[in-house]
This record gives sequence, C-alpha cells and structure tokens, in this order.
Amino acid sequence: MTLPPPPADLLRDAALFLDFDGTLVELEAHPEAVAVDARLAALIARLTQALDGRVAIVSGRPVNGIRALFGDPPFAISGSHGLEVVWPDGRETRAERPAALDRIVASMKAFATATPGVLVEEKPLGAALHYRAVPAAEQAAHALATRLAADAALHLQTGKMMVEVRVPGADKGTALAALMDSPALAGRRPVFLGDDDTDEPAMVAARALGGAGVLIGAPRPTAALWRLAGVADTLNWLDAATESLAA
Ligand SMILES: O=P(O)(O)OC[C@H]1O[C@H](O[C@H]2O[C@H](CO)[C@@H](O)[C@H](O)[C@H]2O)[C@H](O)[C@@H](O)[C@@H]1O
Repeated sequence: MTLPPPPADLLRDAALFLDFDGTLVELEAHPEAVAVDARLAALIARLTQALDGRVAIVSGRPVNGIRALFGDPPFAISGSHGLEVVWPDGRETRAERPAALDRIVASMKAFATATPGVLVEEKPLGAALHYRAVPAAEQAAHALATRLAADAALHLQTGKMMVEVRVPGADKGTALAALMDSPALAGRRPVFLGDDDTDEPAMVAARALGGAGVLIGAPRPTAALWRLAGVADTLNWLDAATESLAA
C-alpha cells in the first residue's frame, strides 16, 4: 500500500522520536564519515524549542556517538538500540557490558584483517561488522556474527550492510515506550521517524501509544502510517512541521 506523506501539523502536542542514520543524515561509506551539518543542528534545536524539549534521538549508535555528533545536545537520547538512555531530566542509564564482547571484537577484527574492506565498529554494548565496501562478504560476516552471538547468548542485530552482536533485552520500541513513561513526555502522542527494519518496533510502539510512525525511504511492509522518500524530504518536512508549530 502506498503511504501518504505526513501532514505538516502532525507534531502538534506530540513527542518526537527521530532515528539518525538514513533518516536525518544520508548513509555514508563509513560510520565515522557522517556529520551533523549546520542546517541539521539548527533544525533540531528549533524543533526541541518548539516542542518544549519533547524530542529524542533513537539510534543504534552509542549515546556518546550521538552526543559527540550533536555537541552535547539538550534532548533525550536512546542509543545502542535502546540499551542506553539519556532521559529528558538528564539522568543516564545503560545495560552492563558483558566480558564476552572483548572476545567477539577480537574474532571480528581477525575476520576484518582477512577480508579487506570489512570494518569493525566497537560499541559499549555491542560489536558490528560493516561490509558496505565489500558486499560479497555479507554471507561470511553474517555467519561469523551468528556463531559469535549464539556462543555468547547475545543478540544478533542486522542493519544496513552490517551485522552486530549486542546485549539483548531492549530495542527501539522498548526505548520509545520507556521514554513515553517519563514525566516530560507522558500523555503526549509519540511520532517516530525511521528508515530501517530496526525502526519497526518503534513504529509499532508509537501506534500502540496513540501515535504514528513515518517510514523514511522506499515503500516496504511497515507499521508506519506515513512515508517520506528520503533524508532530503525528511529535513524539508521537519522544517515545515516546525513552522506549523510556531503558527
Ligand atoms: O539507528 P540508526 O541511527 O539508523 O543507526 C543504525 C546504524 O547506523 C550506522 O551504520 C549505518 O550507517 C553508516 C553511516 O552511514 C553506514 O556506513 C553503515 O553501512 C550503516 O549500517 C552505525 O555505524 C551503526 O552503529 C548503527 O547501528
């Protein structure tokens, strides 16, 4: 089914949850090649002000990665697929790092050394193999990550041209629901924007709480009610939605 674009007044009285990679910034060859430019920084600052702080970035990246990209921002952050949270009141919570991750990183690094172009991303609560530069390595990367996750009883997390082994027990949906329980957001209507399969639990959670999801990218099966074609359309729509809040 073709989903319509969201109306410009969708954010009125809402709490806004934003995925990062593929939603606010274009995907790049390398995780560290991504930057928050002046337009995006100003847009998120305006939105945060217009929504009285009811904005959260919900990412697979670690909290500290998002924080560094935005320069210690005044909004909530869910990082590492819901395993780390900076709450609207500034408190921080995070799951425990299992010792097994050190062995997993070592195994992934050995695989990357033997497979030029594959990158290992070390995260506080996970480790990811990126094969964007070597698509032919997909099968071997997934096989290795699947075995490492099973051996350590950790969670296998797929992503766009990457596969990750991470701590289980949370996802973007549990993060959105927990944030909606915080005093700053309780009673509002959650609106979530995201592009990836990993964003679907948050689309489902937003709907369950009376809100909606906006799919970013090409049509696909989704719990979202609205769709925008890509990052450029998303930034333009967020601009228009901010104007609508001020009107
Ligand atoms: O939940 P998100 O904010 O969308 O983060 C998902 C993952 O994003 C990053 O990887 C992806 O973006 C990279 C930069 O564009 C790209 O090179 C990579 O192929 C993508 O998978 C990030 O590195 C991961 O940690 C996030 O889980």
